Amino acid sequence: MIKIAVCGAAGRMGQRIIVAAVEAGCTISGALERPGHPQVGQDAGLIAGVGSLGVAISDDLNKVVEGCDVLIDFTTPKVSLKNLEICGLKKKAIVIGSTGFTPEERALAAELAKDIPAVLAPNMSVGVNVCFKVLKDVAKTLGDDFDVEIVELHHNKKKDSPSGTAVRMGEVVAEALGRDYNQVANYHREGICGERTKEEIGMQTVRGGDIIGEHTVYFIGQGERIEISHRAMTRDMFSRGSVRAAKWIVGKAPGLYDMQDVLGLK
Ligand SMILES: NC(=O)C1=CN([C@@H]2O[C@H](COP(=O)(O)OP(=O)(O)OC[C@H]3O[C@@H](n4cnc5c(N)ncnc54)[C@H](OP(=O)(O)O)[C@@H]3O)[C@@H](O)[C@H]2O)C=CC1
Ligand SMILES: O=C(O)C1=N[C@H](C(=O)O)C[C@H](O)C1
Repeated sequence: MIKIAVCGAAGRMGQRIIVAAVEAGCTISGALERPGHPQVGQDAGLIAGVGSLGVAISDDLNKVVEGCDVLIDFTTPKVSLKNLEICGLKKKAIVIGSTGFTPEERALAAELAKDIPAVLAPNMSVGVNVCFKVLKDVAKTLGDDFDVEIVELHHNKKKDSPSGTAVRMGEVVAEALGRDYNQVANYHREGICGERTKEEIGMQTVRGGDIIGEHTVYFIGQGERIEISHRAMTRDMFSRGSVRAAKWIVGKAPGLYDMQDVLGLK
């Protein structure tokens, strides 16, 4: 069985990833938090609610990476890029679920993954990845006659906006329509901002309470509208997806993969 280390082990996702890995029969070889985190030194299994695993949460990145086959990392882009660098030096696989990467940071991630197998995906659920596939077909079929707007809702602790999933949805639709997402994404409408352009893709964000994650892509035409929605009811399909990706990526050729590769949806 593969040895998994979890970075961000005391976080919302980190705890659920430990549960999913244990349920999948994997060994938790290490758990990481930043130096000074109040839960460093505590048992990762007790924090996650699966009973003692005999694995203390550590702040020693090098040591934890050395002891694992694959690192699963749900933290922030800056932390994930550092983890990619260390996994590269130690020739270990990595699965990254962090979101909020700038285009430059994504390019750097691809560069750092040249020598090791890595999965980087903004959403590890099967449902969302099937939506990505469906969205491509719908956008291509409808063409330019329908206005595209994307709305996402998340909990009030989320740090990045729009969500990585909403951005990927925008990219998929833009590419299918022959547009450049970074040119056509419209994140802000206020005051007398003028009529909507045909090309733009509106990106709207709602934050509140404990919403786990909801995404809707609207294709709005004359007298009709298509809505493609995904609603997450728990975090467990993200964590199960990350463990599935971890099992899949160990032993693969170096390079940057996404969840579409893991799920065979390409
Ligand atoms: N791809 C997917 O399927 C999904 C992706 N996500 C993404 O995952 C990320 C994490 O989300 P979530 O779990 O809710 O966030 P949390 O803030 O609950 O968890 C992140 C954890 O990482 C810790 N951390 C920060 N810096 C370091 C460091 N240098 N080394 C080790 N650990 C560190 C944080 O500690 P501290 O609190 O001290 O900062 C925290 O415990 C986000 O980017 C989110 O968007 C979320 C769900 C699904
Ligand atoms: O921060 C979250 O919680 C989530 N983030 C991911 C994103 O930004 O797309 C995925 C999921 O919606 C939950």
